[in-house]
Amino acid sequence: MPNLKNLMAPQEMLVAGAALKTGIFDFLYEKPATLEELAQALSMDFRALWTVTEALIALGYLTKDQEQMTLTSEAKDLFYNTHSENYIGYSLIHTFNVTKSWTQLPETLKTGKPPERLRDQQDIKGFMAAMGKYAGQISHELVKICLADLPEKPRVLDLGGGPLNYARPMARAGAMVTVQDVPEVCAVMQKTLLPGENIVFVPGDFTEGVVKGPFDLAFLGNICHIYGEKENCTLFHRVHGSLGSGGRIAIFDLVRGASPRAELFAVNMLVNTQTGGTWTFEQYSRWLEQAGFGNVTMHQVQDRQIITAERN
Ligand SMILES: C[S@@+](CC[C@H](N)C(=O)[O-])C[C@H]1O[C@@H](n2cnc3c(N)ncnc32)[C@H](O)[C@@H]1O
Repeated sequence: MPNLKNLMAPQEMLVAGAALKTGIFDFLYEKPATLEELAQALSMDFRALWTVTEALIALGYLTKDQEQMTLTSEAKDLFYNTHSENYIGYSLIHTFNVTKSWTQLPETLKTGKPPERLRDQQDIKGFMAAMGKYAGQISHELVKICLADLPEKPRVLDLGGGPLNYARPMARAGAMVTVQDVPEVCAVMQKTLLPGENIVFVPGDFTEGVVKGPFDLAFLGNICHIYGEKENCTLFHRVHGSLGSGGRIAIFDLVRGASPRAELFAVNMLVNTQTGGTWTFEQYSRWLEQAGFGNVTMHQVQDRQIITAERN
């Protein structure tokens, strides 16, 4: 059903997203400040900062008493109170970043290419937060499906598992988890490992090579949508080579034709990746069978799917 009634919603997201990304909210979370103090601390243009903070006051993110600006309790709940039901944390930075690419959709329609994007540390934090937001609600069910009937203390390879959303629950369930992710994500997330957590990071690009096994399970959580047919087929072949006999691959993603969100999410991948998109169960089945997998099965987990297959 078409729905374009709230045309101001993107503007609110962008002004709050910019305040989070540039550290305005972080600064005011530490202590109230005047416009002068904020402009000086964050090296910002006075007129621009005044205009943005006045809008944030009007929207209910900030209050001003005399000249001191403070975060409202609603804003604290949204960005800093992890126990609040309204908590979204730094994930808004990720929404802000991908939206920048969405605004280039007219150009992408002509070129077929996404706009250039650079990621800084704040962006990586936002990305990790966005990935974690959803995981908590489904990790129990996901772990049950992925680890079912595997040997005790299964050896798990979590490809693109840097945010640790599923590595952690799998390790808690007794698995020995190897996470392969890009070096910059491994560097950030390595520091968050807890003492005794059965997780090892191996930095490396999985389009160039996959950690040698043998593993009992290779988990591919939300990575197949970043790549197209060619890269996914190569990846499935490599994963096949890293699994022990009887090993399992588990792909967790939005499957086109099975998830109501898959078509719109593919546009997100169109504007944010080179070859990404969402793929049908038939496509996954064909790619998996070509790579030497059998018994391809699809499981429903909320609005996403897990496709499992066994190494022949
Ligand atoms: C969309 S996130 C998914 C994170 C996690 N698996 C989940 O489901 O919540 C994709 C992850 O894959 C990693 N990634 C993407 N391409 C990669 C590549 N070529 N090699 C290694 N890691 C990659 C990203 O750094 C990121 O951590």
